[in-house]
Amino acid sequence: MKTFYIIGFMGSGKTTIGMALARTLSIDFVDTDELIKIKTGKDIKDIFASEGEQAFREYERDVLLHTPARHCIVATGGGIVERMDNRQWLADKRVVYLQASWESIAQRLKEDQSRPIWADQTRDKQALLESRLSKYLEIASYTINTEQLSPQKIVDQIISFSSFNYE
Ligand SMILES: Nc1ncnc2c1ncn2[C@@H]1O[C@H](COP(=O)(O)OP(=O)(O)OP(=O)(O)O)[C@@H](O)[C@H]1O
Ligand SMILES: O=C(O)C1=C[C@@H](O)[C@@H](O)[C@H](O)C1
Ligand SMILES: [Mg+2]
Repeated sequence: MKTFYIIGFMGSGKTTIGMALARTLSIDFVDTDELIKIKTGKDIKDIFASEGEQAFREYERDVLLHTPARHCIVATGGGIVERMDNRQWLADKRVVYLQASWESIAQRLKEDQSRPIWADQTRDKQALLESRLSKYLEIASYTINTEQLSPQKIVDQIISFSSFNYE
């Protein structure tokens, strides 16, 4: 089975659904945000604060390129589509886009302080979501509107869409 990449904005459920999907299929799960934490020994917030977003994007690019080509579910960071070279690299992969409205995302992340861009009062997150929409759609093999769906239903949809024929 070729590796599946899960993309979408912060709070769209990439980590939650990716973990559940991998567990259901009994295959490995990796999360690019976690790989960056392991690689640097730092929290994402610390990387943004001490090295800046561009340095974070370089780490993100590097870990993305080293993800296994087969038998794995990869949850990406919400900003993975910011770089054109990442979009080009993902374009011929199996990519599931988890879509969620601004209202749902804001509701899901209302207490969250761990995501530096989300916590940054100077950033317009709604405009960021709008600017990324076309980038997610550009590389998605399959798009799921997650609005009214539980994580388990989303996992079921991904499995039925892909049929996981292990080629
Ligand atoms: N389908 C869903 N319905 C309701 N809540 C959800 C759903 N999917 C995820 N959530 C909740 O939204 C929050 C964010 O989910 P998660 O961490 O999986 O997002 P993410 O896409 O990985 O975000 P990031 O890009 O920042 O890593 C969690 O509290 C999770 O339980
Ligand atoms: O949307 C983004 O740019 C981000 C999403 C998170 O997954 C992390 O990768 C980081 O907080 C940046
Ligand atoms: Mg995540």
